[in-house]
Amino acid sequence: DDTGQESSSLFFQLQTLQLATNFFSDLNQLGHGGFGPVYKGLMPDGQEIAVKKLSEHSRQGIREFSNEVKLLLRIQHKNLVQLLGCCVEGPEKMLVYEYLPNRSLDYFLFDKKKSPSLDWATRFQIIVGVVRALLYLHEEAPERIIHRDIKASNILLDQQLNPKVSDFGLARLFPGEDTHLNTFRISGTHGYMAPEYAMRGFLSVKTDVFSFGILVLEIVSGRKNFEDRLGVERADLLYYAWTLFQTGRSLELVDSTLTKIDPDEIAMCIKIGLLSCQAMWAKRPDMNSIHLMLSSDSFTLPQPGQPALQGRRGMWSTTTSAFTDNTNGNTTLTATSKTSAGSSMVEDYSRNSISYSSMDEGR
Ligand SMILES: Nc1ncnc2c1ncn2[C@@H]1O[C@H](COP(=O)(O)OP(=O)(O)OP(=O)(O)O)[C@@H](O)[C@H]1O
Repeated sequence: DDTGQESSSLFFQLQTLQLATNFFSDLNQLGHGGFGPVYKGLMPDGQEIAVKKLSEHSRQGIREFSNEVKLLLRIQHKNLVQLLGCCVEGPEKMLVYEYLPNRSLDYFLFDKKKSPSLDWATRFQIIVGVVRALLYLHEEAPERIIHRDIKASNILLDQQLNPKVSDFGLARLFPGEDTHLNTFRISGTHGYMAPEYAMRGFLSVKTDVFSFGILVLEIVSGRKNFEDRLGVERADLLYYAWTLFQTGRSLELVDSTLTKIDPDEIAMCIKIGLLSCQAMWAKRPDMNSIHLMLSSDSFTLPQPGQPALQGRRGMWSTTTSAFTDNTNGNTTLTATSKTSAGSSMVEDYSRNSISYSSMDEGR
């Protein structure tokens, strides 16, 4: 094995995890996500862990599963939740992660009572941290990884409110199933999803860029990407942000619970959000450019055009102009199963590989 991982540090014994989590007691359960329940655990040496039980949806063999886990153990960055190992004894497979005490970003962001504890400086640091994590996954990690599920609930926060992206690489553990497009996980209403991915299963790093763009707008506005109760004009965050931007009123998007803001920084973030959500994936900046935009004062941002206002959720239609540019003649992915309105299933021919295929420009 060339990973340098001792198998003893890769595998946790079932008994160890049972003792750490009070035999997976309800009191220890942190929540239940698309992959299964997550439990808090305490190791004999005092280390806190989070144990994710993978539901029966993972039909992968133990050997293959261990190989993927070995690979994921090498994906390490200060803005990623660190995987510690796995457990393959007993009926369920489990993943063991470092424990983060501060819950996820959505818990703070979308609650008017809690969102003031995230001041603008903190929010900006969270955006920068997520950019660093994605830049690492896309460009620097031992294996290129497209996250596929960037959203506020997958951004965990540490004690100092530094962001740590979770759930990266999990698609690798479910070969033959698209964990994001099946009804079990998202039921076809995923406001973070790039239109070409939602409609045609066309996956690239720009899929993550799109979701990141929506996340940035959520962080600036302190609201979810879709809120019906806000009425037609404002319900869709991306549409609303675009309307405001066009009329020079971008700053009206800003979360009203924020007291001290930096208007230039916020205007830049809104622009980056809109650029990241361009309908044509080729027009979205990559994470490297976004990182430059955020870290350099002299960088002049391009003017965003109209973002993808359709095709991200249930109202999918193939007639909108948002999708006419995506084939570009150079893709190897030919998944074109047309989605009828309301359908939540799309073929994703790239699902067995989260590393890049030829669809990225010039890479
Ligand atoms: N490493 C961790 N430390 C602390 N809490 C965690 C950790 N990982 C997950 N959690 C918590 O466990 C719960 C379930 O997490 P999980 O990531 O499985 O689902 P989710 O993000 O709610 O949904 P989805 O599976 O669709 O991403 C969440 O409330 C999350 O905050």
